[in-house]
Amino acid sequence: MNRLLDVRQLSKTFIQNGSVVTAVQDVSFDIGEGECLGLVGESGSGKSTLARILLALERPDCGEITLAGRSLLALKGSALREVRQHMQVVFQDPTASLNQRLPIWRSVIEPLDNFPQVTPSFLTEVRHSRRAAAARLLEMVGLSADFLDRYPHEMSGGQRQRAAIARGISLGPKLLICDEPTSSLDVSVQAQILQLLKTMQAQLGMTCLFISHDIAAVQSVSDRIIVMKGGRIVDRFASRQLMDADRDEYTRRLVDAVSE
Ligand SMILES: Nc1ncnc2c1ncn2[C@@H]1O[C@H](COP(=O)(O)OP(=O)(O)OP(=O)(O)O)[C@@H](O)[C@H]1O
Repeated sequence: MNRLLDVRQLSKTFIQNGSVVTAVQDVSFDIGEGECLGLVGESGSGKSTLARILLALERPDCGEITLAGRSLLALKGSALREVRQHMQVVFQDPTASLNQRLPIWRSVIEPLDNFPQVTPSFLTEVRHSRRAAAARLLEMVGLSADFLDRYPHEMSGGQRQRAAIARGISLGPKLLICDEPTSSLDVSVQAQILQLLKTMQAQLGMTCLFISHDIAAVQSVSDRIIVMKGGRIVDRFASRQLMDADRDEYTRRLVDAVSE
C-alpha cells in the first residue's frame, strides 16, 4: 500500500496562564492510500491540535508532514490552497461547516465553488449544474432532493452531519479527516453516521483519519488505531488486535470505559 500521509516527529506546545502545555509531543505515523486510521484518546490528549496542524490551522513547533509525497509545512499561499483541496474535514459540530443563512445545497457545493476547476468522477454527469451536483451529493449521503432548500435549523443533528459529510466529500478529497464526527449525536444516530462514513470511504476509495474519544466507534471504522495520551502516541495496532493481551494499560482503560 502506498503511503498517502506521512507525519514525522511532530510537536506543539502552547503557553497557558504563563506555563508551557505540550499538546503534541514527538508524534509520528503514516496512513496508506485507501486506509482508515483511527486516532483515539481522552479529552486533552492532543487529538484536535494534531488535526488542526494537519489542516494547516495551527503551526507545529517542529516535525514534518508529507501528503502524497509533498511536504506541507513549507507551503504557503496558492500552493497550500491547492494541496488543501485534497484534504477535507468533518467536524464534531456540523453547524460549524454549514452556513446558517444559506439553504443546505449552497453549503454542500461551496468547496466546488472555491475550486471550480475540480470535478470528481462521481459528479461528471451533473457538472453542468451546481444544484444538480448538490442533489447528487445529498443523495450519496442518504438525503433526498427534498433537503436541497432546507436551512440547517430545519434539519436534525444526524441530517446536518450527513450534509456536512456531503460537503466534505464534494471535491473527492484524497484524505478525509473526521474529528469526533459522531460525538454530538444521539447514540441511535451515531451508528448510522459511522456506517455512512464506512460506505463513502469504500465507494470513493478515500483515505480517512478518524478521530474520537470513543474507542468502540474508532474500532468500527478503522483498519489501524493509534492511541494518544498527554500528547504522545502510547499504543498502535491493527483494529482486530484491540483485545489482545499486549495492549497498553491505557488502551485497556479506554476499552473498559466503553463497556461500563
Ligand atoms: N490554543 C490553545 N492555547 C493553549 N492551550 C491549548 C490550545 N489548544 C489546545 N491547548 C491545550 O493542549 C492540550 C491538548 O488539547 P486538544 O484540544 O488538542 O486535546 P483533545 O484530545 O482534542 O481534547 P478534546 O477532545 O477535549 O478537544 C490541552 O491541554 C489543551 O488545553
